[in-house]
Amino acid sequence: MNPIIIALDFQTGQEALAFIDQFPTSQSLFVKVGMELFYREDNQILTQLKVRGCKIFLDLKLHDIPNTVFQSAKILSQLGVDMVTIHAAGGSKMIQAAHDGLVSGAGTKKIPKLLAVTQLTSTSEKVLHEELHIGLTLQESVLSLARLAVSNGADGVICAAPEAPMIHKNIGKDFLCVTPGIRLPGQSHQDQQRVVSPKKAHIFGSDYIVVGRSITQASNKLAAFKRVQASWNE
Ligand SMILES: O=C(O)c1cc(=O)[nH]c(=O)n1[C@@H]1O[C@H](COP(=O)(O)O)[C@@H](O)[C@H]1O
Repeated sequence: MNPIIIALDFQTGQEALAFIDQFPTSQSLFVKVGMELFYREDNQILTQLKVRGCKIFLDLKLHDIPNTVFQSAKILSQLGVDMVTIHAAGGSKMIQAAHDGLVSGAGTKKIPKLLAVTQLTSTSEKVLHEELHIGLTLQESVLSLARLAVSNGADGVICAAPEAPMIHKNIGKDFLCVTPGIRLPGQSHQDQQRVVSPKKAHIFGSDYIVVGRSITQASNKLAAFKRVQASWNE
């Protein structure tokens, strides 16, 4: 299994596809299309990526009232993507609505995996306490949101890799921990707070790592991807 999901955080489809086309056609890529690319390019970018054999994580982080999330998830389910995201903080009814929407929209298609964002990897404990006024530790908050997610039909969570062992232990090994906040040793953390290397994420038991700028902003992007792979396999 390929555990590396490349975040295609490009401003245009042209840039994203030029990036993909640098990889050998034999390389099966798993890519993430986020708001930046999707808002610009709409569904046609998904078609172009599928033509190139990519698996797709469509990361639109739904967070709204249950009815709106249900109707939106129904549509997402028809796009032929492998994973979608919601914010767990939307609560039990919203998570359940996302799940039900995906099931109801899929028809005979494969239902995308539903991942719930716990606490963003750009959030520190200080921000959690002083800005969001959450009185739990980061670990407690992440675990509590992960429990809410699993109880309401999510297949996994987005969290930081150091939180994966606690989630797998308390919820189960099959519950997916997809972890952004990945940097190669020595790289700037930029806006990320809870950061580890691909190697550490593997040791923590991440099921997938999400890697953006370490690859997409590198001068040699293919070499950067290989460095991430090598670190994971170390
Ligand atoms: O849902 C996500 O993918 C996500 C959740 C999170 O907590 N932190 C996070 O960084 N992400 C995404 O993961 C990617 C990380 O990008 P880099 O920091 O450039 O590697 C971005 O596309 C973010 O939108």
